[in-house]
Amino acid sequence: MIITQINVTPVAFKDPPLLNAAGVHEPWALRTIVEVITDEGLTGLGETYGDLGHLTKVRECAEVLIGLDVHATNQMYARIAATVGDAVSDLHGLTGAATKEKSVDRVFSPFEVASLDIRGKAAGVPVVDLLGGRVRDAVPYSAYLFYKWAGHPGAEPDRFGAALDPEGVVEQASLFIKEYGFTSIKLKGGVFEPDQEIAATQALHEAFPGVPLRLDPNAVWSVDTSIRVGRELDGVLEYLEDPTPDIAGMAAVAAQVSMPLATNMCVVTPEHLPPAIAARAIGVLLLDHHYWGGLVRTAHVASLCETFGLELSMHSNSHLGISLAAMTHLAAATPNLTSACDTHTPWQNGQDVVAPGALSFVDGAVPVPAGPGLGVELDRDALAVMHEQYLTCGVTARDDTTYLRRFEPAFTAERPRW
Ligand SMILES: O=C([O-])[C@@H](O)[C@@H](O)[C@H](O)[C@@H](O)C(=O)[O-]
Ligand SMILES: [Mg+2]
Repeated sequence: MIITQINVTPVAFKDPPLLNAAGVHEPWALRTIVEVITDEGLTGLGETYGDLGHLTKVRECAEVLIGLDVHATNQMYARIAATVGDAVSDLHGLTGAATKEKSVDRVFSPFEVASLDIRGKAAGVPVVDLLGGRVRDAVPYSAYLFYKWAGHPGAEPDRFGAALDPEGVVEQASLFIKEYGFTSIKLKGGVFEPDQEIAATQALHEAFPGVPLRLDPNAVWSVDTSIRVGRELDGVLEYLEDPTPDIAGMAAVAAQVSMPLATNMCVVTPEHLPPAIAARAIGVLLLDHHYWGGLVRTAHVASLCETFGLELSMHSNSHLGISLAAMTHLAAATPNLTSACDTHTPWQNGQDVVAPGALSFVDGAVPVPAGPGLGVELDRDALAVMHEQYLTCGVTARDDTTYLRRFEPAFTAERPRW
């Protein structure tokens, strides 16, 4: 199964004004869709970030993979490492330190996922079977809540409405739970004074008793503030995600609060694992195959976490259905996944590059797609529309900070802020 062609297509889709510690989401989110085609006529799909620096590397690497067998992922990785060189891409500041190694893993990921898609199709089995087989038939996801404006400035309000206080956040949770059946909730914090976010979290706890809750301020609090918030939310949070920057800061907080700390910021490449484990900085790692180097490498990280007693959940940025399918296959094959995964899917409001039908939410969980490979097919019309949107939207890299400064010129994304 020799790779004869690779298509790399950047796409843009509408995104609501979701607030976070770095700023606010722009009206368009970007992704890159990768199609790997073999001499036997099989096509595999991958999805990754759409920022221009990363897209350029993905394009360069696509050229050096022609002629490789889809089973030869070690060779694929070596060629990509040589091509990516020292480049560091995607610096939006919400997924931790950017390193050379992490850039290689990020670029490798969509090609690896596409290769597994092809191998699954060739063998007539779903990707979950190539990862060791399913330990669950459906993967639970959480209601991923954001503070948000009613709509982008100058545009009509979107269907989700404003969420700028505890009532708005509870209303948003009710909508997501009604529409998707989620049984866990995550609130993206780091936007308002910590006391306001404590109040919103407590309001969620009262409105949805017994539903596991997380709060994620993206490392915008000092160690002292994190300890204070952690103590006030004792018995309320399932875990507190990235309250403060760095492994040392997280370790100082972890020693003083009752709930586990989770991260997708201070442990983001293999080299971060030994110091974080030694310092007891985290209790939960949020996996993300987009930057841990594809599905197989991420599964290896999951095994390591089992060895060292770390619990697992899954991180998400704005994404489309190829990513949701890949995340679902991986999570379905991960025995030690302990919490519902994050997903931005509801915020995409039905926009997708995959044909409808293969992916659905049942009681807050996505059943593993039934077909061979990833089990999703590209909707070529939708791809063409979203590619056209990419060409005309004027966004070439995610920059939540600059976008927020257009409306709040004094905003700074400094850390820690409180
Ligand atoms: O989409 C966002 O605004 C999120 O804040 C995202 O960028 C983060 O990477 C992520 O969801 C997180 O858990 O930190
Ligand atoms: Mg996070």
